[in-house]
Amino acid sequence: MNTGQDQYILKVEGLAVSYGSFEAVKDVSFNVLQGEIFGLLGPNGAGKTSTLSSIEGLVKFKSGSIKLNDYDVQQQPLQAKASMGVQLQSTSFQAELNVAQILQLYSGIYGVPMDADQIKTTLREIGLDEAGKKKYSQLSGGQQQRLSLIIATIHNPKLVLLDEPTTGLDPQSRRQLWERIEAIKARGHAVLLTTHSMEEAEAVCDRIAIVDHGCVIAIDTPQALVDKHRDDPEVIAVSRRGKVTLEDVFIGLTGKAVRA
Ligand SMILES: Nc1ncnc2c1ncn2[C@@H]1O[C@H](COP(=O)(O)OP(=O)(O)OP(=O)(O)O)[C@@H](O)[C@H]1O
Repeated sequence: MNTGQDQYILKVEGLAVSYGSFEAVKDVSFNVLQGEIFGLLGPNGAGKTSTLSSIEGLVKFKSGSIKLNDYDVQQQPLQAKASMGVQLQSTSFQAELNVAQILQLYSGIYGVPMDADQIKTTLREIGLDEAGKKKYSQLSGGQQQRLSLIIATIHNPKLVLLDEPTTGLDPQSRRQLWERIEAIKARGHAVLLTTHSMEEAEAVCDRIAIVDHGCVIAIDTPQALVDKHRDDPEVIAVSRRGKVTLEDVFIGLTGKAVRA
């Protein structure tokens, strides 16, 4: 851990990712501080998942540097991976195992084995005690999200990476997931999430970065971004009913065109 004034957990500098000759990420830099929930927002294809995948070690990036808990993700991948918990856009688990067995398996893999009582307690905490004998594929979307989030955080990681964690959830499940994300922050850990929901960004993120065409075009708190851009002509032009929202700022900065 660095000991500077700003205790960052994650430092991404000048990240560039290419797939063949296509530059998906051109210049992405941001820091995530200890105890912070940081959101990556951007239109479809902006480069959010590619950025997350680079941090997770799933994509080899072309240039730039990523340090997680002071470990360089390319030079010290094992230490970096041990410091993070990952929930992918579509996490799936072993089809033949039931929920309790999945929890047992992953707690063992992460080096924090749980006995039967601990598994029961954990499943009760996430409202899956009745579903312990079900297969993952038999769970509802909200139940799947709750299980994959608990597994992503089972080893108490410094940084939790969530790729569109609440997509497809009903309002109740979404609120519950926000509370779980805030509980991770309350333990002093950091969360980096991607989202298309401005409501989510305003509700849970301390700071956000807006990414477009592979570059970061704005970073700040949601409120500061609204305050800073409320008089921009492009923002006023897309605002509705005389009120400037974060979505107006987002569209004002990234344009109205629908991305391919
Ligand atoms: N494995 C790949 N091979 C080739 N191109 C890819 C690959 N993965 C992503 N891309 C392209 O890179 C660009 C960025 O994709 P990425 O998934 O990072 O964007 P995103 O911001 O997460 O988008 P979304 O909001 O739609 O999930 C897109 O144009 C996408 O088609």
